[in-house]
Amino acid sequence: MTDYTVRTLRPDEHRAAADLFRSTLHVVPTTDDSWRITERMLQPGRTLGAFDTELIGTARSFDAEMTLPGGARAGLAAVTGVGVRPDRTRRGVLTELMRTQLTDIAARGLPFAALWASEGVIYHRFGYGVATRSRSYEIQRRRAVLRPEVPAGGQVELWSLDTALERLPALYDALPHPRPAMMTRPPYWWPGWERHAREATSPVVTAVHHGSEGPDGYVVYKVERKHWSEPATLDVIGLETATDEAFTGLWRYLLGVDLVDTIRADERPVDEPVELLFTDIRAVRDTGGGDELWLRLVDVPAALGARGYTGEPVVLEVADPVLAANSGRYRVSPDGVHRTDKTADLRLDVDALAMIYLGAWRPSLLAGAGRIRATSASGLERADRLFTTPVPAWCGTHF
Ligand SMILES: CC(=O)SCCNC(=O)CCNC(=O)[C@H](O)C(C)(C)COP(=O)(O)OP(=O)(O)OC[C@H]1O[C@@H](n2cnc3c(N)ncnc32)[C@H](O)[C@@H]1OP(=O)(O)O
Repeated sequence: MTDYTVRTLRPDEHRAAADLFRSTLHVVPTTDDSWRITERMLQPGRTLGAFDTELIGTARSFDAEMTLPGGARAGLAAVTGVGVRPDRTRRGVLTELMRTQLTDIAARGLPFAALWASEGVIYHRFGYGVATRSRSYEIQRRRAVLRPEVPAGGQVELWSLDTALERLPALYDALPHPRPAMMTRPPYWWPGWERHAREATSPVVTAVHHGSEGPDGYVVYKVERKHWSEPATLDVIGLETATDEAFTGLWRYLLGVDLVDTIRADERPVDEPVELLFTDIRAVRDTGGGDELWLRLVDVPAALGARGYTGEPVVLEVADPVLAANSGRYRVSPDGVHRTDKTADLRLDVDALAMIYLGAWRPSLLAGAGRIRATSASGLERADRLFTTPVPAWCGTHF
């Protein structure tokens, strides 16, 4: 028995939900100017509110698509804006919001939900698992001398913020998104980018690389300079490239930006080969990294069947405490995925399945930590091979 209700909010209630969410992150409410941008981020019918005497919690999502191992794309509910008022926490409000939201996402036929988590302890109980990991690094600019054989790259053109807002969505769409977990950026995503760019304390710059066939990559960055006499730090906000030439051309450009001592890049792919460009491999220093995208298999048979595999079959027994229809045994092989009565090779919860699904964690590592129960060593070896991916998964789209 709960003393609150959860329902879909009307558009005239969206601002209150956005401000409630901001308050749970200790951020001031939207101004009228920022609300004019923020309101375009809310897909109609996708913001939930929890009420007792008034609004006490919220969660929302928008639709996108994600690249899967093997190259297919699948529908994804991008979950964000989750918060419960601090005087109403730890009494099940989020649990009810998550249950309602996941049931709704399943009813819409989306095989996946995903989110970026504010804390690592919240979402596993709702079936989300860490499905991609990222790396953060810093480059000492004066130490970062390009090796002579690094390709020269093409022309780099600067776009003003207004030009970027107009043209970047189409450029992003046109670039390939080959890594598992890379996602489309629908119209509900870009206003968040615009708001950050407009509210930034230093200019947000977009530099576009032109290859032989037109624009084939871009970098978005800003330079923080606290005092005129102090060294500045260039923050890479986004970097997407279709070719090696675009990657090296944009790094050549960044290294030439004046007044900068340090270049910082956060939440980058774990295998981004930036140090290979420099005569001194130690010009690049890892500064962090960790979990990036948290994935939820909302429709387990559809999700398992949508990605590609190589290797021999494995039978998984999946337990899903929130969406019970997903629980059961599945035979997973390169020829397809179907439910089976055969004995399971591995038993695991649906959050652990999310952790192996895009290849971020080998099943044998999760088994070592007790997160997967294996009936045979050979089953684990087969699962390791089956779920591996040629390139590490990485999302790169914060929402
Ligand atoms: C995708 C995003 O938007 S990420 C942003 C998430 N929002 C925030 O971090 C804002 C600040 N935090 C909050 O608003 C709230 O604390 C929330 C939303 C994280 C949790 O809301 P609550 O209503 O308190 O969660 P609820 O009561 O349903 O908790 C369910 C379980 O998770 C646990 N839990 C929830 N949040 C936390 C937490 N932050 N730390 C530890 N345990 C937690 C609860 O203890 C409870 O455990 P139990 O089932 O063993 O009793």
